[in-house]
Amino acid sequence: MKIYNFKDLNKEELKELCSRSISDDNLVKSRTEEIINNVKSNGDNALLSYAQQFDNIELSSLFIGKEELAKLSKEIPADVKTAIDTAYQNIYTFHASQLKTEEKVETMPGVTCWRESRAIERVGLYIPGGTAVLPSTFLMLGIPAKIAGCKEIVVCSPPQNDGKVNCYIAYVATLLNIEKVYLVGGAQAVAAMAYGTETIPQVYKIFGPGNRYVTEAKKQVQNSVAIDMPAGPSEVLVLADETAIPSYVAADLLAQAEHGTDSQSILTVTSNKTAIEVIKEVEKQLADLPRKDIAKAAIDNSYIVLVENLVQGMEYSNIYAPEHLILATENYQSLIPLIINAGSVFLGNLTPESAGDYASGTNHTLPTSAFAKAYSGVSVDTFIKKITFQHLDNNGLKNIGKTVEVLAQAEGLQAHKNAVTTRLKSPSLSSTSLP
Ligand SMILES: NC(=O)c1ccc[n+]([C@@H]2O[C@H](COP(=O)([O-])OP(=O)(O)OC[C@H]3O[C@@H](n4cnc5c(N)ncnc54)[C@H](O)[C@@H]3O)[C@@H](O)[C@H]2O)c1
Ligand SMILES: N[C@H](CO)Cc1c[nH]c[nH+]1
Ligand SMILES: [Zn+2]
Repeated sequence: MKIYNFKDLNKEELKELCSRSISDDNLVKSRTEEIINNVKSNGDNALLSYAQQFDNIELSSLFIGKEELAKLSKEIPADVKTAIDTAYQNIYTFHASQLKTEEKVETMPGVTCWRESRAIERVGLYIPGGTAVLPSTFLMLGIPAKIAGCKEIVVCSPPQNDGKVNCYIAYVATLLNIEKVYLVGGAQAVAAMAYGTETIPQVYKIFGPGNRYVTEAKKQVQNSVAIDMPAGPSEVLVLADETAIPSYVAADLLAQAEHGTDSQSILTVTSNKTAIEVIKEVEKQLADLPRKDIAKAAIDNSYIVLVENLVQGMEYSNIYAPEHLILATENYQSLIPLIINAGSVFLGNLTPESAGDYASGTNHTLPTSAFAKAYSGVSVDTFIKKITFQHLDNNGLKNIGKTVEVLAQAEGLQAHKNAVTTRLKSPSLSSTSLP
């Protein structure tokens, strides 16, 4: 891992270090565009041929139905079932606490405003399954969708070697009472949910993380469908001082690195000595990882930034805006108010990022590529629209009338003004009460 010194970096170098661009980005863009157009024109046929091309499988059906999901789910080993059940409970508990009814507000006497939540009726969930199948992502998307009350939940995930989904995905589907899982991955899955095919229903909003093709596709279909956020290749920034434990820091860096060769694992550290210890630990732990080639490639693309103190480290972190921020220090408390841009934060030496990936309760679908500057991670809110309401009673109409008339006049919009004036003049100006 290359080491940079924060104080030596100029503006351009900082920008370059924080950019997540990869040399073949344009190729990914054009390939994705091609895939989307093909799915738009050829629907299911395009999906079937991409399954052959990218997933090496000739599919006889584009989905697995409820009965087969129930059957597959029985193959789940007992320990994994228990772990999924525990994760489910924690994720459910945390997300259920996000549902709140808002107060009605009287902005002036007789004028009452409020917001009510309505679930997005038809949503599409993308569950990654290319290099690793992620049932945890199914929990992270399915649970808030159910809590929000989404009526129709369309689920896409790449087919596995046997043309099915694995027993973990099947088990989560049964827990969530999901009707079908569509066997489609990559940009083609996003296109199918955005535009609909003969088999896959068009949805109003697409959720979920994925590789660069999936993420690029979500960006490209935004004219037709809403998306949760760009949630691409995983990334972590560990901010450490001399109170950090190098073996823990190395494990956390490698955890995100093993997701994909394009993951980023950044160490921002106050001491050169700690940096060297972490590098040694990374090398040591890397050797024992089954996915060592993937993790090594990601680590080779990652780097270390030396800072003078934790406050300067936070400055770098806010510029980088990581998906995950780990404060590997006993002094994390004072840093919390300084955090401006991050997807999810892990406090202290005993809080591994994997806890949030699987089971603490927080959502792991989070903005990458510095989109944490503007987006939040997935929550129940992401599956909800907030509709505003207002009600004017007799008094309210009288109180607000003049203001609206004058503003309408100032904008030259006579009909707007009339809508108030005609009511104010009405002899039957009656008092109506709030529902
Ligand atoms: N940000 C988040 O919240 C978050 C959460 C979980 C996972 N992730 C990320 O999700 C990603 C999962 O990636 P994955 O690849 O394992 O699974 P994936 O399901 O995202 O992608 C697999 C699909 O990509 C398509 N594909 C593969 N190579 C292609 C090519 N050359 N051209 C066109 N399409 C191609 C295929 O259709 C394949 O089925 C990882 O990068 C991981 O870091 C992010
Ligand atoms: N770290 C990923 C989000 O970037 C989520 C995940 C799923 N499984 C393991 N990790
Ligand atoms: Zn992870």
